[in-house]
Amino acid sequence: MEAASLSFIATTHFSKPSSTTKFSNKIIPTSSYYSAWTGTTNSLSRNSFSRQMWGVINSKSTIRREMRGVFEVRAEMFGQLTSGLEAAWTKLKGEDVLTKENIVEPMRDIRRALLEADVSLPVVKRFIQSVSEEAVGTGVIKGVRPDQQLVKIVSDELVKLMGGEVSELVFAKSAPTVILLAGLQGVGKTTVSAKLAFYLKKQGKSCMLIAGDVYRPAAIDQLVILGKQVDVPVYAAGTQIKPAVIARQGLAEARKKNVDVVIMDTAGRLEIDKAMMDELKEVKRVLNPTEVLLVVDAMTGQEAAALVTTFNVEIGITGAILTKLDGDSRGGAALTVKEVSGKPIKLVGRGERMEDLEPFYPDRMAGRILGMGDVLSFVEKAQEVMRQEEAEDLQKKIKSAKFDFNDFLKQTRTVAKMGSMARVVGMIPGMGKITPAQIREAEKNVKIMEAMIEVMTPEERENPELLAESPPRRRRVAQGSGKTEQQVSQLVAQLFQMRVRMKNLMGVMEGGSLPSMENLQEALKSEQAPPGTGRKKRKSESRRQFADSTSSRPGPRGFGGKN
Ligand SMILES: Nc1nc2c(ncn2[C@@H]2O[C@H](COP(=O)(O)OP(=O)(O)OP(=O)(O)O)[C@@H](O)[C@H]2O)c(=O)[nH]1
Repeated sequence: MEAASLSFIATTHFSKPSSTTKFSNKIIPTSSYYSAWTGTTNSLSRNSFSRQMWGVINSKSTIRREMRGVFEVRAEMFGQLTSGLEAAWTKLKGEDVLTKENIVEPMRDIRRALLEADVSLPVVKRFIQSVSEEAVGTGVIKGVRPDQQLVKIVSDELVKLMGGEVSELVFAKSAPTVILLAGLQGVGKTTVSAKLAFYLKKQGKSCMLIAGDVYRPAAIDQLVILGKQVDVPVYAAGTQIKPAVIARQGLAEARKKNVDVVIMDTAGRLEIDKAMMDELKEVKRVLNPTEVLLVVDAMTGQEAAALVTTFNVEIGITGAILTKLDGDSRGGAALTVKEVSGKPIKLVGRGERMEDLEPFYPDRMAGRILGMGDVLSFVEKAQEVMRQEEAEDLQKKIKSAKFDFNDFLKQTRTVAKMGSMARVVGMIPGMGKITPAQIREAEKNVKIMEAMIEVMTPEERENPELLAESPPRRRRVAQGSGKTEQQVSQLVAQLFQMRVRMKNLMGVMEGGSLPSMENLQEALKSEQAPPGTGRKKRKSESRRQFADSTSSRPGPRGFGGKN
């Protein structure tokens, strides 16, 4: 697979569709590498979550009996959403394949389940659209039932909705890293301040807390007590000083103590008012924090997402901390914060204990919502098997120089599925030399090629020779795609050039294991003629290849020239 895809990308996306194509030596690894980069973590099963919760309950023996009932319900996290989605899968039992028609009912169930989970309507609409497109666009995966396939698609889309990957806390290059916490009253800021210090301490960072909630005297005492509990110093200056002054003094103290991370707790309000925002802005100016995190209560559902947006517009935040997830049975906040505000949920609070703070893992969260970890891993394995079979097929085609326009289109779409090319390129070490302009150009080229391939007949896609031999066919494709005849000729020429290059690359890669970047680049370089002679050499090579692969056919007369 690597061999085929590497050469595919190297020979298409960074080369012009021209008969005088200058191939770049840049190589982009594709799907298998990609899955390694974006590798997902296994989701926590509902059982293990329940076990965790029981641990909490057992540790508080005095209230154990009363709390059991409560936690039993809580352990069935997002239960309502989970069972709402289950209705969707059952509608597909007995179907052979996902179609536009048979997903209508399941989509209605998914929509209802999300709305009941307090996900906002525009988000639900976008979600349903992506899932539907993906569902009818995905081919059958051998051995996988349509309902299982839909579970996987919904899971992937849920992960995307929640931001895809875990969003790590950012630390300042030179200490101290300053984290400013903001939020409404009672959302759990003070508790989170201490929890966060405890969390970072476990990572080996020294911390200091600043008590900036001057309006609720108990908040200062609360922070001092919690600070003692987690063994982290607390800077407190009473309630008679302005928060911005406390911030300055606290920061100076932290610098003196060579503390790694400073966390400032601030006052909350019942309403978002101007005075509160101005005060926060002032504190932010004084601290120049690395992270400004809005603490939001998960139980407020989609309201949490709206708040994150408001705070971001007003003061500029870097992310959110979602608290009381243990008490949220619907899931609307977790599902919408990123999508609505564009800001990631960085951490989640799942209880009142100091250790109940953890990073927000979108994939684990999706796994918990669906509660179908086994189905997800089964579909992933089946997809992998199918990818391997397709790869072997492609490899055979390349070896026999039969790579055609269908393969070309499939590979292009695989790359497109991997996300924006710019993103893919950005992830590859050593790929810094490709400029954004080159990437934009490559993406544009791919679109032009796709348009032309889409109007080819099935026979032409399978036998590019038909196009090479027939000016009228090329003319028809040009007219149908709105491109010039020259562009069509160039595309056909490029396919033959690719056959040569890919076959060469396969030669380099024989021996089984993955080739080094250098070998691959060499293989491509060896294809490049010295400046000034490139056109002639490449043309003759592709023609020779063309003749090899179609010995029973006449050569591509007039090909690339006047039509
Ligand atoms: N169940 C649960 N309770 C939490 C969580 N986080 C905080 N709490 C509780 O929520 C209540 C309010 O927390 P505080 O930390 O005092 O909230 P605050 O935002 O500082 O409040 P103000 O100072 O009034 O703005 C406390 O009883 C906390 O124990 C959580 O993740 N789960």
